[in-house]
Amino acid sequence: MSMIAAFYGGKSILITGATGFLGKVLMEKLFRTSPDLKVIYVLVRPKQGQTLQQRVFQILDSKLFEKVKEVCPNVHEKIRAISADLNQNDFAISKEDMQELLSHTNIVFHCAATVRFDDHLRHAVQLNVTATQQLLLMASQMPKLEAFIHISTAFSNCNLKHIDEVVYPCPVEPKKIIDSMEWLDDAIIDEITPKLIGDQPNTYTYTKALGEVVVQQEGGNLNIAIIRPSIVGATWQEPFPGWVDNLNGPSGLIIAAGKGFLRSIRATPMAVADLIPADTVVNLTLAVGWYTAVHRPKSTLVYHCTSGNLNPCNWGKMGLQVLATFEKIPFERAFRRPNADFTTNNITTHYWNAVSHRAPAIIYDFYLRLTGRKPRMTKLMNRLLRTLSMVEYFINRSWEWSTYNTEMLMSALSPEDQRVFNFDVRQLNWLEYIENYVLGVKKYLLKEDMAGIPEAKQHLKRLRNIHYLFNTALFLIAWRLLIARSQVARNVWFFIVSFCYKFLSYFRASSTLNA
Ligand SMILES: CCCCCCCCCCCCCCCCCCCCCCCC(=O)SCCNC(=O)CCNC(=O)[C@H](O)C(C)(C)COP(=O)(O)OP(=O)(O)OC[C@H]1O[C@@H](n2cnc3c(N)ncnc32)[C@H](O)[C@@H]1OP(=O)(O)O
Ligand SMILES: NC(=O)C1=CN([C@@H]2O[C@H](COP(=O)(O)OP(=O)(O)OC[C@H]3O[C@@H](n4cnc5c(N)ncnc54)[C@H](OP(=O)(O)O)[C@@H]3O)[C@@H](O)[C@H]2O)C=CC1
Repeated sequence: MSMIAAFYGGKSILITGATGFLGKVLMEKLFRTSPDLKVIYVLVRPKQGQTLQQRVFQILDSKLFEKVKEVCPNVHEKIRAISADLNQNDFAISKEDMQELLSHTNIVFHCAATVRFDDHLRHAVQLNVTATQQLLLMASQMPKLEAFIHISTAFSNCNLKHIDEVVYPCPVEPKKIIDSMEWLDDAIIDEITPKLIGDQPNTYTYTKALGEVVVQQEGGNLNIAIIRPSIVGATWQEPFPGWVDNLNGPSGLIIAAGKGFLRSIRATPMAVADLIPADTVVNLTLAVGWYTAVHRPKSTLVYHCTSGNLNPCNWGKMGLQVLATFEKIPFERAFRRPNADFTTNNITTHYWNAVSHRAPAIIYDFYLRLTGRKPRMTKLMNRLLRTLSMVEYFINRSWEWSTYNTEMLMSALSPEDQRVFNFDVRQLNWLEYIENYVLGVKKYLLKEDMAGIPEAKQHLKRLRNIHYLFNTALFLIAWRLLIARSQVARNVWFFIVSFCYKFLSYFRASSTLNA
């Protein structure tokens, strides 16, 4: 019997960010392993013309929850969507809902965040810092609360090379930052943002670091833990391999490479690709929730959920495996044949961006215009180049994250819990994982059918022929122009032609003699 699964039985659990990538996998695992839990409260904002209920039911009716329905047929009754916007005061939660949350909640999992690297500092502070502060205030008024689990990121201190499982102080106190956001206007915030974030790469990592300090400073007597996942990728095993539903992290770039848009990427092949599967993060999170509530550690423990120090994989190996998988499982209607490569310096990056990214986009848009259609490739390419520039920081460096607390927790679990809530990345086979990841991107993100693979392969063959034809034509035109202008080129050309002629004549004569 799993002690962790039993622990969540009968519990009322509050999840923020439940509609996000990690939140969905967390809910799924909770329902599947503890179908006797009392209720999961999810703080949701209405979106895209859907009511809260519609948003939540759409998630429950998705493929991800197929197994849940078998073990927990009344899952729809066990989830309670609470209208909330974390950007608003008191999250704009109604009085009745607030009362219910405060009086019943046993465990809080705080996953909501803005994960955009380029978010305006005001918005990133509001969601990643102020909302965390407000949630802690709410938690302090929950008499039945047993644990508060805060999801941060392993990159919250990525300005350091070696990162321990501790909360690092920020140069400017979070309270001062929160206060200043109230009276500074957007233009001034824009101006001071680079100074404030200092050696952090973006407002995301900066505000996640501030969020951790808030958790530590304002956690009071609560049982709190912080989890720091690295780059969260598709699921490894549960509920099935390769599940992914958004473009963050590597997923969007895998699509861009598979569709042939992404041809070159500035990355250090030997740098550690610290990916961590979403189900591994969720297993650790649930184990931490149990440990924090039952063992009540004296201080706030930080858990690194990373792969680099236990089972490292580098970007070179990952990239090659992604490309190898495209051979077996190509994406449909590719723009060009997948053939991406890494560049390691600015000059080659600029060169390949011009030749392999911008030029084909301009040519294709010209063709679209000629055929009376709306040009769109240049816009798409600009967006891709912007994304590449945002992720470059993370794929050209390696970090060392210590994992003492995570390893301590692993050894504190029973063998059954180690199996059911497995977060031991040493068991992960990267090549298999990456292949499943690419397959998952195709199935769950692109919604492509496996039956279309033969046609996709045919399409790639056609693209290869077009590529050869295009290159030959380009060569002939260039050569023709050269011959017209240079006597040396003309001499070389006549030499080659007469050599070929002589060779053919000799070949024909010798084959006539032999006959
Ligand atoms: C030797 C052989 C080599 C072969 C190479 C083979 C290639 C293999 C590919 C694998 C490469 C792997 C590289 C991985 C890099 C991963 C690094 C990630 C590092 C994370 C560190 C921190 C981890 C975390 O803690 S947080 C989670 C990560 N957060 C994110 O990933 C968010 C990043 N996204 C953003 O910040 C923004 O979306 C931004 C700035 C990238 C783009 O903003 P913009 O305003 O331009 O667009 P959006 O409004 O967001 O979207 C508009 C539009 O674009 C679509 N879109 C969004 N993101 C992506 C994307 N990443 N790729 C493609 N498309 C994307 C989005 O859906 C919208 O589409 P619409 O149709 O317009 O709705
Ligand atoms: N993905 C990754 O690679 C990594 C993620 N993390 C951390 O994990 C956590 C979850 O990330 P992930 O699931 O990937 O992120 P997603 O972007 O997929 O999900 C973010 C969630 O936050 C919710 N949210 C955002 N703004 C608001 C708001 N104003 N009010 C209410 N809810 C809001 C979103 O709701 P809605 O659906 O309405 O937009 C969504 O449910 C974050 O804390 C992130 O920092 C850490 C390391 C890596």
